[in-house]
Amino acid sequence: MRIYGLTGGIASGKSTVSQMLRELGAHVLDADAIAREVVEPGTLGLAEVGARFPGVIGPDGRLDRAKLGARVFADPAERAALNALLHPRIREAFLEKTQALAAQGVARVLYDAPLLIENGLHVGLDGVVLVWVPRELQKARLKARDGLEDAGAEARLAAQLPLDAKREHATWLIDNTGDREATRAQVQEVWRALLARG
Ligand SMILES: CC(C)(COP(=O)(O)OP(=O)(O)OC[C@H]1O[C@@H](n2cnc3c(N)ncnc32)[C@H](O)[C@@H]1O)[C@@H](O)C(=O)NCCC(=O)NCCS
Ligand SMILES: Nc1ncnc2c1ncn2[C@@H]1O[C@H](COP(=O)(O)OP(=O)(O)OP(=O)(O)O)[C@@H](O)[C@H]1O
Repeated sequence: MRIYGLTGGIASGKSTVSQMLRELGAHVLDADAIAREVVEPGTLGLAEVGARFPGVIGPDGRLDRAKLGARVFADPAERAALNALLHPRIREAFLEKTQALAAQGVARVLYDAPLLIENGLHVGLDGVVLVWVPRELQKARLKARDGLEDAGAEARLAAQLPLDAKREHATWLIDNTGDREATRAQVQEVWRALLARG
């Protein structure tokens, strides 16, 4: 089975592109969704996060994501601690899901992961699709989507490699500056290229 990375940065348009790829028949595994699964109530992941970050489990027993986000995006050391707890679990769940798809005979899978390149996971993949936008547009879409002030948006952007630095690792670049139809045309082209590779 071929494994491709689908990456970008926060609010660059990965979910938008991954939805378009799914509509074309692609299998896409979503790292943000897996990151939620590994801290579902009752998991060891949630217990470990609760022990390391007191006060982040709400009265309903669920992770208070806004509270944890405020802590880890404000402080690189706290973020590194969370990453150390969760990234191995996310990686393991990704491998399990990939193996299950391979066993079903699926020919190719895309791994939609914002930190693919930061974590060195792009190495050894069959190719990388990068969803790129200029930084100012990325920030504007992030602020609009998440209702963030400038400082909050800057803190989140600073937690990732700039999109311009990710370009050198991209096999295919999707420029999501234009409207959704302009992006869809590029997605269709990339999908044809993936199919042509077998
Ligand atoms: C801090 C948390 C609780 C905030 O949750 P929230 O619901 O507000 O955001 P969500 O999970 O939807 O993430 C939104 C975006 O933030 C960015 N982001 C998330 N975690 C990180 C991180 N550790 N470092 C840099 N950027 C991150 C990504 O671009 C992601 O797409 C959550 O993001 C988390 O558990 N992060 C650690 C796990 C992780 O690294 N996830 C990223 C994919 S592997
Ligand atoms: N081509 C576009 N034109 C206008 N708005 C767009 C376009 N693509 C995405 N958006 C909007 O920009 C925001 C970010 O897009 P999206 O959620 O797909 O990004 P993402 O990379 O998956 O973000 P994250 O990693 O933070 O979850 C959303 O509000 C989305 O509706």
